[in-house]
Amino acid sequence: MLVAAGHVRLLFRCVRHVFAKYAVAPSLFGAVRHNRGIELPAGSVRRIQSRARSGTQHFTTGKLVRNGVDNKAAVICIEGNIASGKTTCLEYFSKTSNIEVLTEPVSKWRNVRGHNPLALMYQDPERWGITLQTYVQLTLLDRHMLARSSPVRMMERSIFSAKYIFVENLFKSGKMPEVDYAVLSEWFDWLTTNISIPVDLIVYLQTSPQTCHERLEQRCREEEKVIPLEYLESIHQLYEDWLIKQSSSPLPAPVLVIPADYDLQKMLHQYEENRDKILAANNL
Ligand SMILES: Nc1ncnc2c1ncn2[C@@H]1O[C@H](COP(=O)(O)OP(=O)(O)O)[C@@H](O)[C@H]1O
Ligand SMILES: Cc1cn([C@H]2C[C@H](O)[C@@H](COP(=O)(O)O)O2)c(=O)[nH]c1=O
Repeated sequence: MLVAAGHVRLLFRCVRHVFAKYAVAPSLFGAVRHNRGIELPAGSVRRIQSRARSGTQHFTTGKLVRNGVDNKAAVICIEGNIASGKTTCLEYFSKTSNIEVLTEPVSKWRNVRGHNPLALMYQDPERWGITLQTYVQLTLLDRHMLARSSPVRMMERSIFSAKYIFVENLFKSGKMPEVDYAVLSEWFDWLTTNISIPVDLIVYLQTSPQTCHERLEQRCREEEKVIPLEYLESIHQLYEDWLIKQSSSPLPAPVLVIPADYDLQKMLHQYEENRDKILAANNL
């Protein structure tokens, strides 16, 4: 009971943080207010009237958007299993002018005010899964809502994969209590219904779980030493169902699949060969 109350308080703290930062307030909290509770001028809250991008399948009209965000910039999310090579791919494209790269905020997941929710989740997923996933959802939403500084933004994963892959995996494997899953799902549905989270292209780095297991061991992140091959197989299956079979959860954008089991040199060629297709997201 106490634990549940703690989660509710944490979730409310999270949403207050987001809406204080972005000067928007959801209808849930009534009037439009900033963090000192003073009514903001009407212009501070912007609801999108339209977003004319033919490649974007999600609906953005009427959703909240951060002031000053240029919605004409293309957003490309790099998706793939743990240690599939997403960061390495982003590093490669970061050398291109006019591409802004946002890596996953893993350092935050490893240290929030001196706590390590990533490590706690791997030690005891039933107890700490909701704690990590609540924070992952907040920090990825923050990434999506950052003002864009280039015509093209490439970001590592998305609020969508955090929910459709990692939350689903915890729940389906019996490691997340149903009430935690229900609360996280309510949050996710509310956020994606009320806030504009545009994605124009998903690039899926498709690897075998074995490849990821080898790369994971090579990377040697302390918290991940407990990850068995079976965990990577489950994540892989969920990614395949979502992005290849397209049978599990809604797609926020079209998908470009890049086979990613190859060595680094060959992968750099793959990226070069796909550069035009990836950057075409900018012309949608
Ligand atoms: N094509 C590749 N071949 C071999 N090792 C790779 C390749 N791509 C990345 N790596 C290595 O694998 C590990 C995981 O890569 P990383 O880019 O951090 O993956 P992710 O961001 O998807 O978790 C790192 O040690 C990285 O240097
Ligand atoms: C999005 C997300 C990630 N995680 C975990 C999985 C990995 O241990 C790290 C991310 O590392 P990667 O090499 O960038 O894949 O975070 C998680 O548990 N839940 C999530 O939603």
